Amino acid sequence: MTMMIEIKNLIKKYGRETVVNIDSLRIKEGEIYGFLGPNGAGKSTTMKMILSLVTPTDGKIQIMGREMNDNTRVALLQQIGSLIEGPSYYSHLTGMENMEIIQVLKDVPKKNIEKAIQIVGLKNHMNKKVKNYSLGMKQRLGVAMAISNFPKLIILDEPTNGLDPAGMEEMRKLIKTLPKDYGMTVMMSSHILDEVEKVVSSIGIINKGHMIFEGSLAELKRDNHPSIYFKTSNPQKTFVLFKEKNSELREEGVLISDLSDSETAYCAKKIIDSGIELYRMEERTKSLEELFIQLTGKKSL
Ligand SMILES: Nc1ncnc2c1ncn2[C@@H]1O[C@H](COP(=O)(O)OP(=O)(O)OP(=O)(O)O)[C@@H](O)[C@H]1O
Repeated sequence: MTMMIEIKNLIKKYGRETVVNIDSLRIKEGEIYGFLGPNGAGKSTTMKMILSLVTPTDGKIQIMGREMNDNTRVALLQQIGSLIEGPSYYSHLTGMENMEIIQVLKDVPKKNIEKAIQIVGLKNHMNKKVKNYSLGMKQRLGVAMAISNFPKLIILDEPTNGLDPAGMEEMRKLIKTLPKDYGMTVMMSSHILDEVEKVVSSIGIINKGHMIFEGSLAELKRDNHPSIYFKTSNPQKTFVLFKEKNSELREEGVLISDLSDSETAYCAKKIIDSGIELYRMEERTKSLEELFIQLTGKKSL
């Protein structure tokens, strides 16, 4: 299968500091790829390198199977839409006037502009000045600008940043329609993991410039053992048995994180052998947020 984006050994250094050092990043056609990482991890810099807004120090970027270089750059960039570090618009102009400027700049037919406005749900707000738009409307206008040439690939840097829950939900719905209805591949960055979990098909997690996980959400959860809750007749005594492990005392039992099947069996046997009654064992799957903290050692916000 042709990769929409394929990155190999991409490095960006600022002075002596290496801010991006990605061995491999692969985004398949039709995916919504969540590019996750804490603040300062290197997400924006990577996206800017894909868009040729920042020059890589070293490495290869292929878009749709073609290497990005001086000969291919213009043709490839014409197939990519983007929203990086917030939308750029003229706030004293109306939404429609802004879209008309984009129509000229991108040299697209009027019907594209009308369709893009309809997709982002701003049809009834086009005669309003953008300075009077809500943040969510401004973001949606940014997406309309980015998709106005109906690119094959769209790159969105933190598209839900700063939006209220209703605005986030609208943005999520909008992003989901792009591959489904318009065949676009979406790469979106975020540090709000719960948001991403509801939208993406694959994720890449970057920390301190390095890719520390890439795959599907199911793979991420499978590779990380769940926590097991042991409900027992004597939680305090159970807790003492496992205090070396990553365990937490709960009201009626003990929660032990990161247990494989054989470790779970060992813990159950140890409880029973200690004369404690084991009432119940429950698997507690980690949320993406918990997995993220485990992998990066940081909270997402
Ligand atoms: N022009 C620059 N000169 C020097 N350092 C830079 C420059 N741009 C980015 N950096 C540094 O590179 C690192 C990665 O920044 P980047 O903006 O890519 O991270 P990010 O993951 O997008 O984080 P955020 O969500 O905070 O934007 C940071 O330490 C940042 O300070």
